[in-house]
Amino acid sequence: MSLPTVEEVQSVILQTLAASPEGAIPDSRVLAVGGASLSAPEGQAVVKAALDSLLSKEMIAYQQITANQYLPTEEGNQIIASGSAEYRLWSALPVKGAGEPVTIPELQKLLGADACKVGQARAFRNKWISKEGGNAFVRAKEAVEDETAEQLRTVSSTGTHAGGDAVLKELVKRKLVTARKLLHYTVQKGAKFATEVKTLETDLTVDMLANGAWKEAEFKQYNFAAMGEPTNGGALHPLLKVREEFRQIFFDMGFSEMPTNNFVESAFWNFDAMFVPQQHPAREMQDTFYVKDPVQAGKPDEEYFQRVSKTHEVGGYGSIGYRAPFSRIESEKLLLRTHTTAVSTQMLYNIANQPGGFKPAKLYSIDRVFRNEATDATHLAEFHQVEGVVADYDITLGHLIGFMKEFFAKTGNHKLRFKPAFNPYTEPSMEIFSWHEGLGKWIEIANSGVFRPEMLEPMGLPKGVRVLGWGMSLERPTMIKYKIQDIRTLVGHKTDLAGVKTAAAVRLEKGDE
Ligand SMILES: N[C@@H](Cc1ccccc1)C(=O)O
Repeated sequence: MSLPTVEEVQSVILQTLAASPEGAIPDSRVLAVGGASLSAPEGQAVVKAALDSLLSKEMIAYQQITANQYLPTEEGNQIIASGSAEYRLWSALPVKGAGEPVTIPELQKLLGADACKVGQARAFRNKWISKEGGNAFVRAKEAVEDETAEQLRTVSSTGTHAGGDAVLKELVKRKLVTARKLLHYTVQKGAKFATEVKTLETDLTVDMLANGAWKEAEFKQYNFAAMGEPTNGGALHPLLKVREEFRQIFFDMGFSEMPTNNFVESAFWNFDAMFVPQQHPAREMQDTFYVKDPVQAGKPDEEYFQRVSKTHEVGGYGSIGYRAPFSRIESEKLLLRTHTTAVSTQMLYNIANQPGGFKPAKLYSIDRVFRNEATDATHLAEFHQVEGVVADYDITLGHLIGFMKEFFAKTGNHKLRFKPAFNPYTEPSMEIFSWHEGLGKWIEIANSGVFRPEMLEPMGLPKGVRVLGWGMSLERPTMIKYKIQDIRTLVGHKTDLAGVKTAAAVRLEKGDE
């Protein structure tokens, strides 16, 4: 069935109102376009649009009525076509004395087992049939009326039944009809009723003003209830939304943010000051992006540089060092920082050397780092690190575990495991695993440790000061939160911008990291 247009429906409404002595349509279900009733659910939207548009022009007024429309089910339609089970059973029997009574097995063969059972029960109740000689039946009435089939025929053609609720409820209970909600309307003539719909002007134009047409023109009313065009604003990227969540957690725990704006660092701060040996494989070109121009970094404080160099070569502060030559050229190389811990290191040096001397500090950063890696679904050559550092007197591994528990509990991770690990700059070091309910396994969420004296003491931090730290990626919790499978679609030209706009702000919940 092709739907009538809004104009066609409007025309029918207006003609019907014009022809009505009361100037009203008591029930829109009487309306029809080209013989097709407008009460079918498919036409509802068109009818509503037609009414609303006429209403806005004050040509009509209307009220909405909600009613149930009843439809025969498949079984109901079968009954309409070939009669109810009781009727078919009765039809299959001879009048008493006029033929052989029919047995149950024979009836089952004729009607099917189910229809035979239902038919038998209902025909008995109606007193249409009686038992004859044991397990066979004959007609008890010469003529019967198949009431069920009749009721269904009425429902099928009118959508309801004059018998009202009692009949309809029973048919619904027997699964012979179903109900669906249908809107219909009572319509009255409005103040500006006419049989023709005028097209109203929507804009006052320069032409209208110039030629005076505005005097005669009829303008469309403003619709203050309309939703209006959605505005097209900017949106935060999912990474930034999750960053905001972490930032809030750090603030809640009394941390302040480190300045991490420089992506380019010297090898000195990124590696040497952290007691990462100059021969460490992470420092090779395959793993780290070096900067060609300028080739040389600005120099750190010379005395500090000497202390770092000596610690690497021969040790000190209770260490025997790496016992390998330390190269100033290697140290002055410029690179794209491979971890934000390069910034934490400078911050620790600053804290050790600030006017008034060392004061305990809790610092965090969330920013970009770079690694020379082949990209795949879970690796990019750049990503973000979330990092926290705590410096104070007499703090221990126990405090680090406590910090981890509190920090990750705030992100919904309450079940943690700590596994011994190795970093050149921390001892002891721990990997942190969290039980992921959704994946049903332990997943690694962070790396952490207590910074080594070989790193801290050359900076001039007072003895007895310990520094705890942990780091993790921002991408992983973001991908889990937003169900992003491939990191290459998280940033760059493959990002789904529409998705970014609609992505909800998040609260990190259990199992997100
Ligand atoms: N820098 C470490 C994270 C870390 C920070 C601080 C202490 C220990 C570990 C990493 O890249 O994963």
